[in-house]
Amino acid sequence: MSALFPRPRMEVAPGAVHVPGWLTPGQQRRLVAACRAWAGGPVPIRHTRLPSGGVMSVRTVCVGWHWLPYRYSRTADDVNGARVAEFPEWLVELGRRALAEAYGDEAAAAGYTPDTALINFYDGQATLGMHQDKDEKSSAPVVSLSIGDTCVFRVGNTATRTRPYTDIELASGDLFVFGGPSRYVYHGVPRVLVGTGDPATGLRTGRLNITLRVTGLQDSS
Ligand SMILES: O=C(O)CCC(=O)C(=O)O
Ligand SMILES: [Fe+2]
Repeated sequence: MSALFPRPRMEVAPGAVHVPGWLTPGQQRRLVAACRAWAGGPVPIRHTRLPSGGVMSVRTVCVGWHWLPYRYSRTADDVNGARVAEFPEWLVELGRRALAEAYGDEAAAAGYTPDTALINFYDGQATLGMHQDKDEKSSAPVVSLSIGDTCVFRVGNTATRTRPYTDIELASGDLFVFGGPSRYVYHGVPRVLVGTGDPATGLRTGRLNITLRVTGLQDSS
């Protein structure tokens, strides 16, 4: 987009920034294809089982580090034990550009090196309860990319999973970044608006969300 027509950028709360339509249709198609490949292995996409006995309604596959409740591992200890796919350099670059776009801070963007991606697939019934992303040992921002059906995204506060919160819609191509004072806000997805996505992305139905994060972890030697 040209500098004459800057992309709208909405600060929902300090450090929580929504940039609608950030990904081009081509980038969305390429991300869908990459996620489809990762969903097939080495660790297949699955509904995560929680220690409480519950099963998450979203399906998740990870890249770089595998998330299982409530930690990260190089191996999918709760799925098939396989080592997760490598985190590709192009995804690091995309994360840096996302941060530059959201915060307008090139230096912070250059120093951002995400090492895990959680890829969530929502069918029409899937929801995600209010939670904080706090299993990372780093407080670096979380970059969220959405493709497919629009959802209602609930941005809460850092103290409770209840009100006050703000509901926004995340549509295909939207970027959302939460960092700084909003890094540990409770957030969730109460609803997916079925049939709002464009099949040209390669996703016939449902919603894909990719969060890029810095685990702050090192491989143990
Ligand atoms: O699907 C979304 O927009 C949010 C996903 C999320 O909060 C998470 O994966 O922790
Ligand atoms: Fe989250």
